[in-house]
This record gives sequence, C-alpha cells and structure tokens, in this order.
Amino acid sequence: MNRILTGQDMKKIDRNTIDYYGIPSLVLMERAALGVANEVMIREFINKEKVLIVCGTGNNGGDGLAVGRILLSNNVDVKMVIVGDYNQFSVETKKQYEILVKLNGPIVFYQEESFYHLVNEADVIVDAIFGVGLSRDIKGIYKEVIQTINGSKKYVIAIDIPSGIDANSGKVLGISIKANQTIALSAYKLGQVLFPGHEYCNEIKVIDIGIPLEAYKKIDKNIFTMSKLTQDMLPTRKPRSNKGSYGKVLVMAGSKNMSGAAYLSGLAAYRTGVGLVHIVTPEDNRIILQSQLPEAIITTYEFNNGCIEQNHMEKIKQAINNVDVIVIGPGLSTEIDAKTLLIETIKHGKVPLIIDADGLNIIAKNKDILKNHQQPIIVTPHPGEMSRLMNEPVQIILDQLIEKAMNMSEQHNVITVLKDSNTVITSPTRDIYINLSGNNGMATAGAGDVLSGVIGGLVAQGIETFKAAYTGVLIHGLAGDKAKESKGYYGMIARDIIQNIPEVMK
Ligand SMILES: NC(=O)C1=CN([C@@H]2O[C@H](COP(=O)(O)OP(=O)(O)OC[C@H]3O[C@@H](n4cnc5c(N)ncnc54)[C@H](OP(=O)(O)O)[C@@H]3O)[C@@H](O)[C@H]2O)[C@@H](O)CC1
Ligand SMILES: Nc1ncnc2c1ncn2[C@@H]1O[C@H](COP(=O)(O)OP(=O)(O)O)[C@@H](O)[C@H]1O
Ligand SMILES: [K+]
Repeated sequence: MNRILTGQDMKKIDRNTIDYYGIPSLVLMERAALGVANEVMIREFINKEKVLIVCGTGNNGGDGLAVGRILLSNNVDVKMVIVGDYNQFSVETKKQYEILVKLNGPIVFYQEESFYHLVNEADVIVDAIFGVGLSRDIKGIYKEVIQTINGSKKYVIAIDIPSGIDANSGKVLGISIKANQTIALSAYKLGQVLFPGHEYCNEIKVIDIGIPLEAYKKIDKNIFTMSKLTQDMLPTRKPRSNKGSYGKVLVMAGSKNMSGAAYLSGLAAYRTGVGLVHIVTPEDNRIILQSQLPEAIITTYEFNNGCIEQNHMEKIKQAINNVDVIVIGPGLSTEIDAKTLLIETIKHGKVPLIIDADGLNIIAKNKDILKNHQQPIIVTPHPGEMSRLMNEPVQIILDQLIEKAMNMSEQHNVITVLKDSNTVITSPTRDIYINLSGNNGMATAGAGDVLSGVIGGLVAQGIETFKAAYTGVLIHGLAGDKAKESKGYYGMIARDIIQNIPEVMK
C-alpha cells in the first residue's frame, strides 16, 4: 500500500519531521534532490543530453537547485534558471543558491528572450517551479514560463508535482506544466491521483526522502492506493479442498433478452476462484446462459403484471440463503419485478450484498430501500449512477469523488466503490482507497459487470468485504492493463478483462 497525502498533510508532516524529530530541512531537501538526480541520470543518453532546471523561489525551487548541483558533480550538462527574485527565496532555497554561486554554477535569473533560447537547446527540462506550496492561480511571468515549456514539447520531469496542479484537489490553478514523468517526494499527493492533475503527471514515481514513519501518524484521514497485488490480499487455497471450500456467489442479473451482464458477472466470479456461481435471471435468458456458461447453476423466474410467480419467488428465497454473497443489479432493468427482487433480497438476505447498475438505479428512485439493512452492502456506482443516487449533477460527483463516496457510505452505512478512471473506495469507518490501475480501454460496455463479479468472487472466498472491494478493483484494473497489452486500447472488450484475471492472480 502506498500513502496518498493532501498537500496540506505533506506540509504538516514535513514540519513535524523538522521541528519535532529534528531532521534538518536541508537534509530532507538533499535526499529529495539525490533521488530526483538519480532519476535524471538513469536516462539512457544522459551523457549526450542538455538538462535545464527551471526553479521557483520556494522549496520546490530549492530541490531543483540541489538537483542541479548534484548533476554538475556528475558531469551532466546542466543549466538552471530561477523564476522570481532573490528576496523571495525561502531560507533553504537561498542556501542552495549561495552554494551554487560559490561553485560558479551555471545559474541565471529568468529573462524572457534568453529563456526561450535555453528551453530550445535543452533535451530534458526539470520542473521545480512550484510544489505543494502553490496557493493561487498562476499569472504573469510564471504563466509565460509554463507556456514556453509546454510549447517546446521537450521531455519534462516534474519535481514532486507538476507546477500548476493543486496538490489537494488535482485542479489546474490557471495553467500547469504537462510532465512526462513526476517524481513524488515521500508519498503520492492527492492532486496527482485526482483528475485533471493525474493527466498532467503522466508516469508517477514515489521516492523516499527519509521522513520517519512515525511522522505520518498525525494525519486525520488516511488515504492509500493499492500499488500491486500481493499474496496476502488473496484468498488462501488449501491443498485439501473442494468446490465447497471456495464459496458460492449468487448473481441476480439480466432482464428479458438481456443476458450479457449475468454472463460477464458470473464468469468473472468463476475466474476469480469461486467454487460455484448461481445465477437468478428471467426465464427468457435460460437457454443462452446455459450454453454460454454451463458451469453456472441457473434459476429462472417469470412474472405476471410485474409480480414474480409465487413458486419462483420461493426458489429465489432458498437460493438467497444458500450462498456466501449476492451480486444484484447488472442488466436487471428497473421494472417492478426487479424492484421486488431487490427489496426481497435486502429483506431476507443475510450475506454480504453487492449492488450494481440497475440495482442502484432502483435505489435512486426509492432511497428507503437501503434503510435498516442488516447485511454488509457494497455499492458500485459509476458517476452517472452516483449522480442519480445523490441527486446531484455528474460534474459535481466528478469534482468531488472522495467527498461524495464518503457521503454515500456514511448516509447509508455501505461500502462505496465509486467507479471512475481512478476509482475511489470508502466506508463509514475505514481508510480511503484510490485505485491507480486500469486504463481507458476499460471504458467499454460490461466492464462494470465484470467488477461486480470479481468483488463477489473475493467475498465468497472469505475476504472481508472492504478488503474485497479494494482488492477487487485492483485485480480488475490490472486485468484491464494486461488486456491492453495484447488487445490495445481500442480493441479490448469486457471479456478480455475477464480472460486476464487468472494471469493477474497467478
Ligand atoms: N522542508 C520541506 O518542507 C521540504 C520541502 N520539499 C519541497 O518543497 C516543496 C514545497 O515547498 P514550499 O512550501 O516552499 O512551496 P513551493 O511549492 O516551493 O512554492 C511556494 C512558493 O511559491 C509562491 N507561490 C505560490 N503560489 C504562487 C503563484 N500562483 N504564483 C506565484 N507564486 C506563488 C509562494 O509565495 P507566497 O505565496 O509566499 O507569495 C512561495 O514562494 C515541496 O513540494 C517539495 O518539492 C522537499 O525539499 C522536502 C523538504
Ligand atoms: N479510463 C479508465 N481508466 C481506468 N478504468 C476505467 C476507465 N474507464 C472505465 N474504467 C473502469 O471500467 C469500469 C466501467 O464500469 P461501468 O461504467 O459500470 O461499465 P458498464 O456499466 O458498461 O459495465 C469501471 O470499473 C471503471 O473504473
Ligand atoms: K514542480
């Protein structure tokens, strides 16, 4: 797990490290600079390249000047430009500047014309203008500088965060550097993982700068990202076991002539390792599902005037109480029979419930359905479904993913998986998780149905619900990344994600 901090938290932790633990600020800066310089020096042709470091007057600029000094000692062809005045320097940055002056370092203050020339002749630009201290919209010469760098199309490495991105929200404050690579100091910043900031960072690498682990304990709300899938996140497989050992998932999905969602969710659960998948779906889908997914048990129902036939309802109730987890909603429709199914499942089901797609659309129109539920519930809305659930415009959901996911969790006592390019996972009481795996090839019909099956598969195998939610999102994204390797962004479809689940979980 990697931590994600707001810019404010990072500043608090820096201060705590310096003032309370007594690690001098310049020591942290030197570690940061060494880490960044190493990233620059591992470039394949660095001995033939010209590096330009563009520095502000705060500590991000100080990092940049120290990087320049280290590169000079390693015979890298480097030049430095300072944007701002000498009297604006922070204490540490002034120190870095004075060292470089004594070393006769190649350092100049910004001038429009010469800057244009320096940018033109550079191969690599290091962005050290603003870090987590950016506090307002960028204007004037700073704006010109960023425009010139972005216009040059040169390879840009941002120190800590691209200059222009608000580290707390990911918003662009007026204008921002578009980096090819971002070296995050100590931890991810929220502004690097939320959009649009995420797009400006491109490849993000976190480097350690020596902040003691103890210093992180002062933060109010922990946010993490799951970086890679580790064995301890997965269900255990025992040498002596049978299909009963790996749980049963009930998938209530599909509606008249809509069988695909049930198929995708059920197959994804199987590919995640579950012992048995039981599908409840309208009678019309029986033949196609039996031929597409013969491994599943199928129970079907018919309805008259919106009522599910009594004897079918009895069979469904039996099924509800004979599984370890229920996934409800994919392709279900919002018709009255679907609503009845959802209400009855929440009323009679005791096992964890994953509500997706139409299950959520039904709730959006009947919020009371979620009142007084007894079982753990995971809801998996995309921003459109979330907008209906919260009665708020999609843009508000997109701008405030974490807040809205938290609101949903707290109001209804549920685990919320708010799906987006970087999905957010919250619960009323636990830490917040943000997923960084996956890609835009996954913006394809049925990808969400697959996720519901993966999470269901993990819960059925005994993984605790919140852990199953964030682990499922990670597996789904990693499988999407593997699918992209073979099929590319354009050609991949939901089944390709499923096909790659076994590879990811190997
Ligand atoms: N010891 C530590 O703490 C360590 C910190 N580290 C590094 O320091 C970075 C944080 O440094 P920081 O806090 O000095 O802020 P930074 O991002 O350089 O910018 C602030 C400067 O910009 C100015 N300014 C702000 N907005 C502006 C605008 N729109 N337009 C124009 N000016 C604007 C602001 O001026 P002011 O608001 O005071 O007028 C101030 O001068 C962090 O990301 C990491 O790289 C590491 O070395 C590890 C140890
Ligand atoms: N650009 C992207 N990057 C990463 N993941 C994505 C991207 N676009 C979509 N996804 C993922 O794909 C899934 C799409 O789900 P959803 O919108 O419910 O699809 P559907 O309703 O068609 O099944 C979500 O898990 C989402 O996080
Ligand atoms: K920067």
